[in-house]
Amino acid sequence: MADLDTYLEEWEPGPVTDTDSLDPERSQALAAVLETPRQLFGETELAPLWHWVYFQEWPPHSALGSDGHPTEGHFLPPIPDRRRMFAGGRLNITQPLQLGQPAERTSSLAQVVVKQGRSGEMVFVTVRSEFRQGGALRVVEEQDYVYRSGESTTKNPHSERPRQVPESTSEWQLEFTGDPVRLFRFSALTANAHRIHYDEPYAREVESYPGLVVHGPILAMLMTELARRSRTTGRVATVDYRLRAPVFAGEPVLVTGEPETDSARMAVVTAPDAVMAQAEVGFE
Ligand SMILES: C/C(=C\C(=O)SCCNC(=O)CCNC(=O)[C@H](O)C(C)(C)COP(=O)(O)OP(=O)(O)OC[C@H]1O[C@@H](n2cnc3c(N)ncnc32)[C@H](O)[C@@H]1OP(=O)(O)O)C(=O)O
Repeated sequence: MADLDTYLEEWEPGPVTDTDSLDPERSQALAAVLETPRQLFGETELAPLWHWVYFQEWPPHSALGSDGHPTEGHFLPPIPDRRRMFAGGRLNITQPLQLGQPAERTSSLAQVVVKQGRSGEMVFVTVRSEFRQGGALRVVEEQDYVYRSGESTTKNPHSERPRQVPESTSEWQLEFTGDPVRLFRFSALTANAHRIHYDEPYAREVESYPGLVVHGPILAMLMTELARRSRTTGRVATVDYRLRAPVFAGEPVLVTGEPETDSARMAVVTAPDAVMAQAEVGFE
């Protein structure tokens, strides 16, 4: 197979603009899935990262591939037998988006980088989105997706998985275990049809995972939500997160946080030295 660079030489997707009415009911549904305390999701303000349940794409069923992802997509890189994972991102909130008011999102390709990782060659695609209401820029986000090509070469690499919540001395802590019902409801809310999140035989037999994969956005949200509910002053202005290793349904994880002056260092761990995700949350 050719190097991934070869397939990407002429790939230059232009910007796209979408709109959404930011119906508060979708936030209420997300609050139910995350079990967010009532006082922490506003009647009027969209919480940080919660725009992930808005601006959805629903391609026709026939446009989905055997993995459940769309076969074609504006920001999907044209590499053969594409396998995708959410790898990280950054969020900057100047003013929170207002629920129930029309919003506009303009997304553009910010960066495409081919890298050599422990698991082989992969391409990181960064999409930058600007969110406006009434013409005013309120939120800027960058999302990093990692794509690999061809079949997974590592067969079931995760045989020894954690069974109990790790101990931690972190000031903020939250225990979490992904279960199939929560993953299914989150997939539905985010219009994510990828089978690794709800079809266990597919996740095990085709993608060689030891079980259902917990969505990266859930991990990013757990870290941000713990920071938000633990910090008593200031609102979240920035979030910078990286998803380091997959978490699977049934695995107990600990979400941890260490507050600093204007920020907090957050992590999702399965053991004291096993960091699955990390984030820095900045407060205004
Ligand atoms: C939604 C949705 C999908 C999902 O939710 S999928 C589930 C959530 N995502 C994950 O579980 C991903 C977990 N992360 C990984 O599996 C690995 O970290 C990853 C991203 C495959 C990379 O692993 P490697 O071990 O192969 O890579 P290295 O650690 O050796 O690093 C190689 C270079 O890549 C750079 N890099 C690594 N991670 C990131 C990242 N998150 N963002 C940006 N860059 C990254 C790393 O710095 C190295 O670069 P150098 O320049 O130093 O070589 C859905 O599909 O919608």
